[in-house]
Amino acid sequence: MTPELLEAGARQREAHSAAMPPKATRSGDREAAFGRVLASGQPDFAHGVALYLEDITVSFDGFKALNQLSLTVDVGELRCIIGPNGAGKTTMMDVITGKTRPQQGSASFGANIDLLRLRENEIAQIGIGRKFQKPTVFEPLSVFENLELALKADRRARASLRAKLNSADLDRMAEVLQLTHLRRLADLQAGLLSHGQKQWLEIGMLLMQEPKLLLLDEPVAGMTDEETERTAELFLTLEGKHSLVVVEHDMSFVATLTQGFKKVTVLHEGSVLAEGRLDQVQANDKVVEVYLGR
Ligand SMILES: Nc1ncnc2c1ncn2[C@@H]1O[C@H](COP(=O)(O)OP(=O)(O)OP(=O)(O)O)[C@@H](O)[C@H]1O
Repeated sequence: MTPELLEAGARQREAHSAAMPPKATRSGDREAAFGRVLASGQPDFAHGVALYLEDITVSFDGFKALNQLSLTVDVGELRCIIGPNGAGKTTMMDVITGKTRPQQGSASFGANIDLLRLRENEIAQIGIGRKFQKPTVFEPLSVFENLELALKADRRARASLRAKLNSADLDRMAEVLQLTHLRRLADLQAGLLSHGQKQWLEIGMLLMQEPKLLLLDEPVAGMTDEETERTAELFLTLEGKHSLVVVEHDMSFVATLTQGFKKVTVLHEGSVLAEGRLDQVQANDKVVEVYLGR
């Protein structure tokens, strides 16, 4: 993607938001939902749930990649999703982000936003960020410029990439650089970063857009042990401020992320096979069979 495309995308998002049909009850640019007043187009998290998937089925030529999948993720929760190859983890993320449409089921962001009625770019705009396995940073640009682009691509009326950064923007960038361990490398060309640093930069670019829900697909694949540890630290810092869904095969990374009583979801053949603490699901006979049977 080029800076021009990013800017065009931001303009398109702006135009679409303006054209969105009004919701049930409106007051100025705010709408009533379950008795609370929300800014227009904002997810309603009052029930504490960020993501609801219910009964989702996706078939490819009759093969069910997702088979009546139901899952909820709480606001601020860090949820790890594990499962053998082909379990449907990527397809699930594709449904949440609008890349794949299910034949059956419902998916909502907060209590009020029907994800199945939105396009991919609209879903990104309402606060769902996705990190693919392979980093896709702009290699000729510096770390700072990559963050700047991500920030400006998210702007609405002031969407122009030519707009000057204000002090709040600079503060935000400094915070993200700090979080992602890239502060000292801000002026370095992104192409010169290590694989792990590129992954952090891409996560930083998502953070510039202040997502409410972050989907992270095998974020530590190809990272060194030290980079993996730092990534775990980063995610644990983000937990609570954002909801995170982490798909990962690296069990020691999952163990670090889920210390305490955090829930892990095991997918198999497109459905939830087990859910619970990591030690509980690892001791579950059905889970053992699925993994050993690979
Ligand atoms: N576009 C497609 N056309 C046909 N089959 C597909 C398509 N996308 C996915 N599948 C199949 O659906 C199943 C689920 O795939 P998916 O990529 O979601 O699994 P996964 O859990 O992410 O696997 P991995 O851990 O290997 O990434 C697999 O059997 C896959 O071959």
